[in-house]
Amino acid sequence: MTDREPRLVYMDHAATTPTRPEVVEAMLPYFTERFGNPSSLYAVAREAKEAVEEARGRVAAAIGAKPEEVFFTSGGTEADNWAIKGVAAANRKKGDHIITSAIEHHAVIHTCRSLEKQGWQVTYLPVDEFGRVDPGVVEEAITDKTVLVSVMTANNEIGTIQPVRAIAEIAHDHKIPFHTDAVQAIGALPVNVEATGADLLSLSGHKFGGPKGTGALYIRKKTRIGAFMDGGAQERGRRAGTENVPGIVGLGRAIELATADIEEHAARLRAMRDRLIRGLLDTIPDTRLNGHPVERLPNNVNVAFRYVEGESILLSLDALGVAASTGSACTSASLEPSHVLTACGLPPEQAHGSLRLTLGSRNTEDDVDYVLSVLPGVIERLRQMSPLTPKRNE
Ligand SMILES: Cc1ncc(COP(=O)(O)O)c(C=O)c1O
Repeated sequence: MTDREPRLVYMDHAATTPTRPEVVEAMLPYFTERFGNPSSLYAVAREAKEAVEEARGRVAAAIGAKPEEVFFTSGGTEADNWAIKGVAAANRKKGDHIITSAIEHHAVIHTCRSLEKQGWQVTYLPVDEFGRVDPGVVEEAITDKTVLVSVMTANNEIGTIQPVRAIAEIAHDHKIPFHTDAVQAIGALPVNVEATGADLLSLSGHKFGGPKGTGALYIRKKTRIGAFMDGGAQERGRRAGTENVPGIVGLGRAIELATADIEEHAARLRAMRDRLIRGLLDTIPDTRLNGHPVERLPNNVNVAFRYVEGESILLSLDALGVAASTGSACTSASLEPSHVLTACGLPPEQAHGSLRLTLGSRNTEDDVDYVLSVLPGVIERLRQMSPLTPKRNE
């Protein structure tokens, strides 16, 4: 054990991040004195409208887009739903086939499943043992009925980064739009819609120091896509509803801050990530790294410990002041093994024994030391109690 003061070591930044104080400060006036509805025609409303447009410019600048190609949403889930259902609806006459990967977030997978119930055909591309999609497999899956290819930039559970540029090029060779869920990538990697060739890109504020319930969908000009919400003329008639002005302001400020020092920030997290991975693999037997060893988010550690249950690791870590996750936050309440880990070929019992630690700007080397000092003891104790552990001399 350790003599350090008890305090929270938060290592679940893929689930959510604390809102940065500068972001909260930027948002506050838009709840109170600048409370106007951006659609109204007087000064207090104009201030709100200008703030929304300024935030749009900030989001656009962060991803290399034009401001008129950025549409605010209630988060990553809505952006994913809109991209997929919107393109499907606008292209129904052209075809009825969508290509995605087997390891997408449920915001994409469940959207596709819902389209399947309406008669759409969906190909869920397999991945290799590291969670990578082979662009060649995308090419093989394309038919003359394919209207969209959607592959995430980086995975929320295992951190694997996809070859999105190569995938986008293949889609474009066949005149098919390419969507990427970049929810986990923004603030961790440089993301640029021109460099990747994305026609649609989803992002979410709370993953990079912004408020929850905020996000955006980038839509390249001339992409055929239906409106998401019917009603007023907000977001150029494509996403009706009075804008969440404070949230949008916060999103704009957060993306500006998160992308300003991205290389430096990523290098710092990468060093801590690698120390954690090495430390865990070196000190705990029967352990393997999930996800790609190199093509991986700078803040993601995901390790499978044999003979133990992820939930028991989490409870033990919680008692020691460490907040972590077994898989994605959305599935951690479910008893099903992670669809991401099983798609990578992990047997269900090993998928169940996986732990995800995701770092953020407030984590320190001291936090890494602490986790490395407590986790081997936790795993050893759980293995002693586990009926799955092979008995010595057997
Ligand atoms: C890859 C990915 N896509 C989409 C989402 C959903 O984003 P939001 O929480 O903003 O709805 C998440 C959140 O966990 C995610 O990790």
